[in-house]
Amino acid sequence: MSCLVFSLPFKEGDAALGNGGLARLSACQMDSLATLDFPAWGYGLRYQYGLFRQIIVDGFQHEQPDYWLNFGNPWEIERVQVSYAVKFYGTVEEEVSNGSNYKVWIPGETVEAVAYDNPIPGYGTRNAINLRLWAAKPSGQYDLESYNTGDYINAVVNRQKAEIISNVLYPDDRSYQGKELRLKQQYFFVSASIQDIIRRFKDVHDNFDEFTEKIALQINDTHPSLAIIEVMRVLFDEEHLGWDKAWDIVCKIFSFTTHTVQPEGLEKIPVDLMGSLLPRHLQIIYDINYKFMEELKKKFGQDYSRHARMSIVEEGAVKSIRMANLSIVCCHKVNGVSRVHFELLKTRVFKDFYDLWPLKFQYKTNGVTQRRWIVVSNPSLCAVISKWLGTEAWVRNIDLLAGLRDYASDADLQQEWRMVKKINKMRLAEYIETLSGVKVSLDAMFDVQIKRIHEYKRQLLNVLGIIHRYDCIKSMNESDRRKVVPRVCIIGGKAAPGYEIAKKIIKLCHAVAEKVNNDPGVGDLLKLIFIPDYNVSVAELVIPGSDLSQHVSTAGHEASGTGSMKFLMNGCLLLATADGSTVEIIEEIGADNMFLLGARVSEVPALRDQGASVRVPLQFVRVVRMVRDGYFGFKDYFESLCDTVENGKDFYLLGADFASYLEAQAAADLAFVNQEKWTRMSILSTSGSGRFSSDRTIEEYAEQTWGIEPCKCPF
Ligand SMILES: [N-]=[N+]=N[C@]1([C@H](N)O)O[C@H](CO)[C@@H](O)[C@H](O)[C@H]1O
Repeated sequence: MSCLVFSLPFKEGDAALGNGGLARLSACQMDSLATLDFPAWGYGLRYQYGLFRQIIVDGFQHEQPDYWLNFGNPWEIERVQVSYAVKFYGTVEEEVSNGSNYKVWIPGETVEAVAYDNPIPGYGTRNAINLRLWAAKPSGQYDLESYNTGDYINAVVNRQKAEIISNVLYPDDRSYQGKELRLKQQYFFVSASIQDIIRRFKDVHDNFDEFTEKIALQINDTHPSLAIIEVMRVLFDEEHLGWDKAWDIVCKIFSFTTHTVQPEGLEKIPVDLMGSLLPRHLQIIYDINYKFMEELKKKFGQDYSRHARMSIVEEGAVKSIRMANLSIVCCHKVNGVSRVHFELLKTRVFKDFYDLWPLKFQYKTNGVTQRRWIVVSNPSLCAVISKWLGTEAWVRNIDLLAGLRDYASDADLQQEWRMVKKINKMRLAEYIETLSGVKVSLDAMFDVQIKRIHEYKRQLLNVLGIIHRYDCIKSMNESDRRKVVPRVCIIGGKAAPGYEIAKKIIKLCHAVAEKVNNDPGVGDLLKLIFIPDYNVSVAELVIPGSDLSQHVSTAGHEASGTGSMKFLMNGCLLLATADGSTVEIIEEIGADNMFLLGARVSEVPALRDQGASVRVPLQFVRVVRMVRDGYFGFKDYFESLCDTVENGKDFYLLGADFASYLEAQAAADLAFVNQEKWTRMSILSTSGSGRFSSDRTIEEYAEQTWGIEPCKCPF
């Protein structure tokens, strides 16, 4: 029985209020908005429990609550005076005012939303913007009643019932469960945020004439898309602006970013759930959908299948609201997060809508902030870059990094560049030894795959590649072994608690590591390390110390990917499929400065159609057989995992891409032994990473979607 509990060398716990790329992206974008002096606010939920802590026990993932507020949070300011009542359930009544009929929502439950402000200072500017997070508190009326009746317990229960709304982050990175509490969380922060935005606007405006000039609201995936209906409800039911005026404002202020490629990742809210929790919002959604269907009839006539596909309301076993369709119908811009993603939205995911409104659709390729991902996490690299560029201006103007290209083969820069990598590898090796007791060789290639565990991200392909490498080393004679390029394979990532296959992938990593790391015949030639509890702080330690990073999703499945951009900025070479933003990375640094593999987006559907007859190499059959036969133990436990890649069920094409994967890995080995070549590729990676700064992303949103200009703080 081994229980792996460790304390990270970091003093302050992460504010892990997100699952993966989508959330980290917003954090990077907030840093860019502030640094580029844009007038912006961010809104979200102040979860009491962040993303679960991943504890590994005997190689199995266990989840522990992340009570990150245990010692308070020095970076936030509680705004007790900024609070709003948020309503749930209840009924909708008719009311006549000034001779007109209005709907009035009589709630069945009310909770208080209290603001917690998190100032986000920009880099190299006096501007700071605000991230306002909402926490749920019982609304005053509850307690009084219970207290008066002396029913103290009931008062406490009601208090807890209210607070539970902002208690815990749902740990799923992609799929949606249609849970009531999740919908309550979404509406809670949407209602508080919209009330706050309208209150702040009305503090300086007497009417809504300038509302569309002053306000632009970007919804980050469909999770906040109820904001559209909330603005419609407030302007129509409470401000009595009339439907057309309210609708005109809504369509002018909202824009929508989708981060999903798979239709099954699109949120659908059961009508029953929406109707009971938010009865007035459901009515408004029906009204919007009715008008939209009428518009479709005018344009396409009685094309019922198109109507059924495009309707915001999905009929069927569980009548549901399609939140993506709602967002597309109501927003003036819809963007994907990479060019490949945009192509898939146009041709597959939202084809009908693109055919109807092509000008609505755009893409804003993701980016990451170099302030956190170079300056903070890799100070030694930061120093070398500033020295060779002769300025630190690149921290605010990353395109200056291109200036390093001219020195990519300069022996002095190369030497300093390798020294930086060595320093960071030493830090990482120390950390690995602390948590696993495994001593790794700094001369080995540190080959890293860190991201949420998911079948489409193909961590299993990586592990099967490691088993193949191990198997080859085992069958080598002494002289061949001397030619082997030593590898330290590092994998890290959390699996959604209910995602069994992902959890089996984590166990397989540990079972293979147990065998490989303790095999005297292999020694330092190959090590496999699973880094537990992967989060932003771990990424800041691992990325600078990485030589090679893997981004091997089945082409057409990763909307963008942002981890690759952080590795790129830190001179870590990419072994990748041509998926998501990687296609644009190839254009920026050139395919010969990375290791590409696998089927292209356009080839995947045909390969899938081949099913069991798709050609897979013998090496693949062999390594899957080794797992299935219990070579690493847990024979029965891994059976279902092996079933996902055999007998025509290999939906993510691990077998079809295995040969190309091994070729790319062999190419990486070959390049690594040529230090001058490798370092040149590493310098060209960093110097070509400018496009993938979140500064460029935000400048594009500001110009093409929001129409906002920087406004520097005057004092
Ligand atoms: N949800 N979601 N989507 C993702 C990530 N999983 O968080 O958003 C990220 C941010 O846009 C993308 O980089 C990534 O490809 C995509 O899968």
